Amino acid sequence: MAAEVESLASSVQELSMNRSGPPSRYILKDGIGLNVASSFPVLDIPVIDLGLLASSSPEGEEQLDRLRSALGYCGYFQTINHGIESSFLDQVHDLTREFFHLPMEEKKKYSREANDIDGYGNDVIYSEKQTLDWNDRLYLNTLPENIRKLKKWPKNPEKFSEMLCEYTTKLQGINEIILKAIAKSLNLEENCFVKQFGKKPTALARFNLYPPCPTPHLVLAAKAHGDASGTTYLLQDREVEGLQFLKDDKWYRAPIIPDAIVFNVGDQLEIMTNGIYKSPMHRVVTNKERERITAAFFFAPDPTSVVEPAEGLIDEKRPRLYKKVVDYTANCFELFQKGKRPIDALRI
Ligand SMILES: O=C(O)CCC(=O)C(=O)O
Ligand SMILES: [Fe+2]
Repeated sequence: MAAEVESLASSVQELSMNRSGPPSRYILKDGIGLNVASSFPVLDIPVIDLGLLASSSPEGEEQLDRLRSALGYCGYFQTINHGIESSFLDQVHDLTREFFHLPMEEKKKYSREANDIDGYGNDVIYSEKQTLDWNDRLYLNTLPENIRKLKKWPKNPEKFSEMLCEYTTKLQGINEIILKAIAKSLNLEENCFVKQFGKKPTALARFNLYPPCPTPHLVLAAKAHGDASGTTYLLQDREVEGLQFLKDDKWYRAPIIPDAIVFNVGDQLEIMTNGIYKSPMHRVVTNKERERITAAFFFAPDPTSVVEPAEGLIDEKRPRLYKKVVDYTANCFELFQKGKRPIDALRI
């Protein structure tokens, strides 16, 4: 009977309504380490004021120092005063929720097949080939060409594609400020990383729905991974925690700060900074009662650009740690499926 229900369900959202619990393919062999997700300690993620960071003032210098120590310490920080209105972020949350609560037939209209949109299109439908995380997602490429196509997207929820275009543009601006600040924090010319991102950097948006899971101690909402991006911006759920970061071999919860956007270093920025700033391992745990909704944006260098450690970060004391790479993202998936950290394959 369970097998029958399993084969009929096409999304985790549907599986979560299945009273017999998650299908065995989602169950972790060793559990998540502790019985209750909330018993992991909270890690106080450094908070950076982006308005101040972008200003040329003593306060800006202070924020740059914070950024340097945050990235050296853990590879992530929360950005506040980033210039995106709270009401706009409410719209992102609300439209994402509305999308995931559409009937499956409506959601299917967002698929790559239905829209000729690059990237992974609609992954709300699970198949055996996927990573078996307890989430449904809408995952797509928001390059300018795609944004034009998105304007023709299904109109339900009505403002979804408009929001996506606007949010991408806002985050691109933030990404430029942060890439410049990161270069400055390493005493490099401020455009050094912006240049490595090339003429046509990629932007991937991933909207996540993590439905409630009856056995949170046995199922992960997203398995441990480092992001293949250059930089990642995550809008967390307003109320439900779930994100955890690995630091010194221990898992910590990422706290929710309303309207803050969590920034983390991706593998490609780790390469560019010659391993000075590391791409943190993170995962998402499931929640027994409540669903969780998040929106992650990944920026990465133009797939034709050569990504390599910045010259200014290589010397006798710190030799080059990584080989050159082109289109890192495309090469990652296979390694990840084999359970390897893709970035390790590039170590010299
Ligand atoms: O939803 C989250 O909290 C994190 C998502 C994430 O790590 C990812 O999409 O790569
Ligand atoms: Fe991630």
